[in-house]
Amino acid sequence: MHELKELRSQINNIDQELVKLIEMRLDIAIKIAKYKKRYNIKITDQSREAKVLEQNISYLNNKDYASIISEITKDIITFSKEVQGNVNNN
Ligand SMILES: O=C(O)C(=O)C[C@]1(C(=O)O)C=C[C@@H](O)C=C1
Repeated sequence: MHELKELRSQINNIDQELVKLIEMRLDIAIKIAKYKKRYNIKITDQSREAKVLEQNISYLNNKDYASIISEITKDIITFSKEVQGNVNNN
């Protein structure tokens, strides 16, 4: 029981970091959307998305998680584009 509590505490700390980082990533995605709006550039950039996917998989120590990281990255990009779609240029 003590061990479970300790492990859950580790998960809580990791989740806190993840949320902080996801929030930072979304804030940057909004900045990119504003830049793209200003210069009339399309939000979706397939080659950049492929690069992000490839990079994120390369960061893994355990390649058994490759398909999980691939799915999570695709979801992150989807939500990134969702917030980017709500951006006004101000
Ligand atoms: O890098 C960009 O150009 C972005 O707009 C960010 C981002 C991403 O979330 O990584 C989102 C949409 C694009 O299709 C590519 C990448």
